[in-house]
Amino acid sequence: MPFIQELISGTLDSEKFKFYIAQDSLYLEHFARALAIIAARSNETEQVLDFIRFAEGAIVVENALHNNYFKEFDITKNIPQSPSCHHYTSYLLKEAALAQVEVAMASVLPCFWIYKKVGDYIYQHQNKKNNPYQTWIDTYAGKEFDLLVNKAIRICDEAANSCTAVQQGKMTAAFLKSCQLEWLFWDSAWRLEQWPFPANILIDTGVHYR
Ligand SMILES: Cc1ncc(C[n+]2csc(CCO)c2C)c(N)n1
Repeated sequence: MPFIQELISGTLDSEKFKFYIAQDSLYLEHFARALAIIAARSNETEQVLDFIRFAEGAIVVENALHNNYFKEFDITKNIPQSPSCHHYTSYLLKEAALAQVEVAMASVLPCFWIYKKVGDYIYQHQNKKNNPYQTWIDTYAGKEFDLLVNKAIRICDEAANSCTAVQQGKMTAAFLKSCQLEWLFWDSAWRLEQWPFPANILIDTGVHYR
């Protein structure tokens, strides 16, 4: 995707990067809650612990974004979620709350796996010294992240083993839906996506967790 290519070359318009970081911070806030709901609904104690740790990880990443980028790039706080961010987080929270827990686990797996794949791709293809986005690039390249992603994949494989073919089909569908929404998330930052309302419609409802 052009967003990824320009992140690698360091030529990405800083407005697009700022848009991505601001929306990702909102995404992570909701993603952590979806993970915590899955933890609460898990049947195995080990899985409860793993999803609590994943939720903690999402909050830690969110804090790191805040501390590293909000100041450095002068990113505005308290902006509303973009349509794609709103759609993705609402989907994950719906799955976490209402779907069979194994299906909910499959719905969050692309969040881990795609960042591992994209992170590795970026790391291997980087060709620029003093890339302004280097700190972000390094976030998803380490061994620790590798272990976390492998654990998320293993949990889903184990969960799938206890499911019927119909349930496995639902897991696959949820996985693919989130893959599409990951794509949409990058694309929406590239497009600096806005709500298509006229200016007289109030788009920020002012409802935020923090
Ligand atoms: C849109 C979007 N999708 C996935 C991630 C990746 N991610 C965020 S926190 C975390 C680990 C949770 O313990 C992972 C894999 C992201 N940053 N933004």
